Amino acid sequence: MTQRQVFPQLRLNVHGLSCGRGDAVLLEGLDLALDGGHALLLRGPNGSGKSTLLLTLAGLLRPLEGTITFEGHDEENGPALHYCGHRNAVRARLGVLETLNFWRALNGAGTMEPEAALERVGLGRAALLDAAYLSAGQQRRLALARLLVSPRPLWLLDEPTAALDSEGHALVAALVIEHLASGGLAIIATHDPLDIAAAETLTLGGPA
Ligand SMILES: Nc1ncnc2c1ncn2[C@@H]1O[C@H](COP(=O)(O)OP(=O)(O)OP(=O)(O)O)[C@@H](O)[C@H]1O
Repeated sequence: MTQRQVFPQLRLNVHGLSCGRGDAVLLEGLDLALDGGHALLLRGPNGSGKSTLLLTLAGLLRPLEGTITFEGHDEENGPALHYCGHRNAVRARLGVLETLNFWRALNGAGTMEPEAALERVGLGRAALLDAAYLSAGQQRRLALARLLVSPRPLWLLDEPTAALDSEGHALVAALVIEHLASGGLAIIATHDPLDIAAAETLTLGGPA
């Protein structure tokens, strides 16, 4: 059985955060505290700024104002977060298992072996296939397997259920619940229902 990574006590603190694109301010004055073991679902209409907020939290967009800090995380243990965006980062002529091994080498190895991660996301029988031959939903599953092979406490997931079937939706919820049980945190932009009891919801741009 695969041993589970357990994270130390962690807290994400966001104070007075404003973010946007170009001259457009999409979100102003956001205060937020999220402790290990908890998740936040970002909801809101198309274009309301969910992806922008995730990119800002990931450090890929500069905040217009405010601060983002991560209490309890020791940088010596590696980066604090995984950002899983719309693109699956899958390349032709690289096998499914090779792709996962590549990401594991780049992001750092944990206790879960790549083969076990592929089994977990339902790709056990596709390990030797060219990754570009995977269907859209299977490519999404491969992107999710990256989260499992390189443990990081904060998961920032942008539409993780995109292209997934109903069993895949349940898989995403189960993976997040397991991550929270390990003391991890997750912030998830989604238009889909996700059955995660510990999750609170932040709606951007008015009711979804
Ligand atoms: N690179 C960019 N330059 C300028 N504006 C952008 C850029 N990327 C996105 N935007 C704009 O920022 C706004 C917010 O987009 P964002 O992707 O954050 O919304 P979202 O809530 O995630 O939407 P969706 O539900 O469609 O995924 C949109 O009006 C979009 O056109």
